[in-house]
Amino acid sequence: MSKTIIISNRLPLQISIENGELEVTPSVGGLATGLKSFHKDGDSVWIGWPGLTEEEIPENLKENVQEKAQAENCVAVHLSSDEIDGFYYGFSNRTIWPLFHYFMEYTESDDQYWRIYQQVNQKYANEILKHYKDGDVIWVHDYQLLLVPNMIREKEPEAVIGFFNHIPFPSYEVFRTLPWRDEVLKGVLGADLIGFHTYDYERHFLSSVSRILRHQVDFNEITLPDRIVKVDSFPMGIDYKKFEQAALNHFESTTADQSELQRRLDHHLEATPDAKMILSIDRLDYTKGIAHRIRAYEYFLDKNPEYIEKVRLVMLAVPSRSNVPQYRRLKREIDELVGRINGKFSTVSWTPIWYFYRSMPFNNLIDLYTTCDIALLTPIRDGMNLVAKEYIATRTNHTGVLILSEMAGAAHEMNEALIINPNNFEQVSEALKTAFEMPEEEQIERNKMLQKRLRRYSVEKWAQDFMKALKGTRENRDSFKSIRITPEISEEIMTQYRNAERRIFFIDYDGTLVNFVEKPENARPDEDLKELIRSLNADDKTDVILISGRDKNTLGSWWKDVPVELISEHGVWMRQIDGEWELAENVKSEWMDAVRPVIENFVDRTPGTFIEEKNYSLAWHYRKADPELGEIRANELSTVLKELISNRGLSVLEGNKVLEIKSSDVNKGKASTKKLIGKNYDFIFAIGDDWTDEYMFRELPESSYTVKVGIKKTSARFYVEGTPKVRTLLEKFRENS
Ligand SMILES: O=P(O)(O)OC[C@H]1O[C@H](O[C@H]2O[C@H](CO)[C@@H](O)[C@H](O)[C@H]2O)[C@H](O)[C@@H](O)[C@@H]1O
Ligand SMILES: O=c1ccn([C@@H]2O[C@H](COP(=O)(O)OP(=O)(O)O)[C@@H](O)[C@H]2O)c(=O)[nH]1
Ligand SMILES: [Mg+2]
Repeated sequence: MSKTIIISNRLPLQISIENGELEVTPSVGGLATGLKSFHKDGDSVWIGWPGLTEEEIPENLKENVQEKAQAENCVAVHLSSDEIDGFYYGFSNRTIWPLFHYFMEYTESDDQYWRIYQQVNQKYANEILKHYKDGDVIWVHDYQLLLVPNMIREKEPEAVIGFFNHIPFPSYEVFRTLPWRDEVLKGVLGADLIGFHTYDYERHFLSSVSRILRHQVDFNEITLPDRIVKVDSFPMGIDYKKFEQAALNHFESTTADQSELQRRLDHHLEATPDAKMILSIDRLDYTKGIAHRIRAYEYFLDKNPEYIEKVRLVMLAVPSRSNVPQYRRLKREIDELVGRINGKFSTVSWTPIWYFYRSMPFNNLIDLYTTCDIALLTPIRDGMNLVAKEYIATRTNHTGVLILSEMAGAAHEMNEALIINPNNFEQVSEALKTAFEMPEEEQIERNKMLQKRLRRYSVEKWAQDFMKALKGTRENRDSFKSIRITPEISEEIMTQYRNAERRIFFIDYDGTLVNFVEKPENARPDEDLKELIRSLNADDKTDVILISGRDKNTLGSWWKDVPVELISEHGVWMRQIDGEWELAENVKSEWMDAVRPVIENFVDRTPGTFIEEKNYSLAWHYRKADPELGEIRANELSTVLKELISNRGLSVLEGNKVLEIKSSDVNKGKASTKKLIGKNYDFIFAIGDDWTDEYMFRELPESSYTVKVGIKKTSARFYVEGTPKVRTLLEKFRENS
């Protein structure tokens, strides 16, 4: 039976050693807490790190660690302390984490970290491959494992692989500063589906892919030579019922069942019944804006002294990544801030901040969520922030006010909260005041709407949606209209070829025989290619025609010494084997003088674009332009041109990053079918990569072998993945001649 393989840096269970015995505790952090319920209910195995380095686990307990993991359908990946230093504390949390959260000044570029990051990613990938069977679905999580998708793809080309990024994806201007940006993008693109929490992260990623790797991006699909990768946003939810039920149980519990924490909270409530409690919970992380929050709170108390003794900030900061210097520094800063503010405002019976630096068990979190009237969450950047969602889910009587930073992914779905900019103390202070004064009916109204949404889009639904979309990519792959040329199909075609008496080949040039290059004039054929075409054409039964949109001079000079027929400019000119060119279509060129200045204007306004002049057509290339600007300008130009050329017998062809204006009567369909007249070809083969080649695919007889290069919508019967595959196929024909 097929299963889901979940893989993340950290397992949902953490192993520690207490008095020589293994102890298992749940992991802290949104990824583990969120995904746990999906794992629990499904048929999945979860691969990850159990939280101790190899050196920390005594030999005699190693087996036990694996047993403890297995008991929860998990597999422990053991990492040495050097690996943890370079991979986890190093590249993950000193390079990617700060960069992706826009803390560029904290971002380190260290070759050694990068080397170990690659090595550990490979270790995780190998572990997956050990467990992978055909039909399994692989779901890779987060920024620690960016290279894993492609590492799996290399070994298992047919695998269905999903990747979810739990943290922000920064804008291209920030991401481009990473020295290993190409490798990182290529790593992630091994996946079939890439998920983010918000549309902003998604579009930042797409923009980086199109600008850095120059892949074609259409809406949310990336076209690679051999695959299409889908990118989408899936805002992660929480296990709503679990939090709701825990809150209901909490209210029903008797005094005897109460936790020590709850007793102390109640004690304060009784002593100052009209005072309100503000809650903040996060890992101690500089992205969470904890220091900002304390300062904003100070600003609030300074400005509104009437709230002294009427308010208490209950602040839980969970220790995190304390081997990274910035986290240690932040710890000191917060200790000092809390000390200073408590010193400044405390009275005999009251302290403004109650500070805990530790993690708390689930029940205590519920105590805090249900007791505090306000939640103040002010991250400077946060992928999602599940605490915000958990707080709302536990408010079973619908009261309570959430103040949430607009920089948290969660803010996109939680509009009914008081949304603030964490850098604006005035606004935070105002929000606190609004929260204190908010009538209960309004609180209830806002929370009911939030709850309705959170209940519906739970973590379960999130995982289902992602999985459904992931499996959908596979179905899409299978349902491609054209058929991939497998070795078996290639054999069949060869049999037909051998048995045929008269054969003809129509072969496109750019994107088919050679790859695209930045300057079209540099795409010369190499000697092997010339030899291949020469020998294919040497067979008496075979006619080879290179059919291209290029101008006759370039094409003619490149194929000067090769006896092969050429069709240039989509069919305007034809060169016989003996080298003589003749005009095949009676086309005009006077229109060019009117159209050229319009295109020139676009060239001036769109850096990187240029005009290619052919005898009977004009082409505007935008391959080197900024991809987004290029698409916008191409749309504009196409509209302008269509208006300009109406009734002139011209048409605008939209090719691969090129617009071409030419006579409507000229296209590769007409040019190729003309070559069939009066000949009894019993084997017709046509291959091309572009929109303009579709004319051949549509107009040649149905029995023709029409082949598209690359995975795109097409009328061709077959496809091959890229130019290297084209050569392999043509070489096969040569062998069968
Ligand atoms: O594993 P750690 O280094 O201890 O860190 C804990 C987790 O922190 C990050 O959580 C993110 O995922 C949450 C759920 O999607 C999201 O709400 C939050 O905004 C993110 O910061 C990290 O992405 C995880 O990999 C860590 O395990
Ligand atoms: O002592 C604690 C404090 C917090 N959490 C959990 O840690 C997660 C924090 O996730 P969030 O998305 O808010 O931030 P992250 O830490 O992942 O950046 C939430 O599910 C909390 O319930 C926990 O398990 N123990
Ligand atoms: Mg082409």
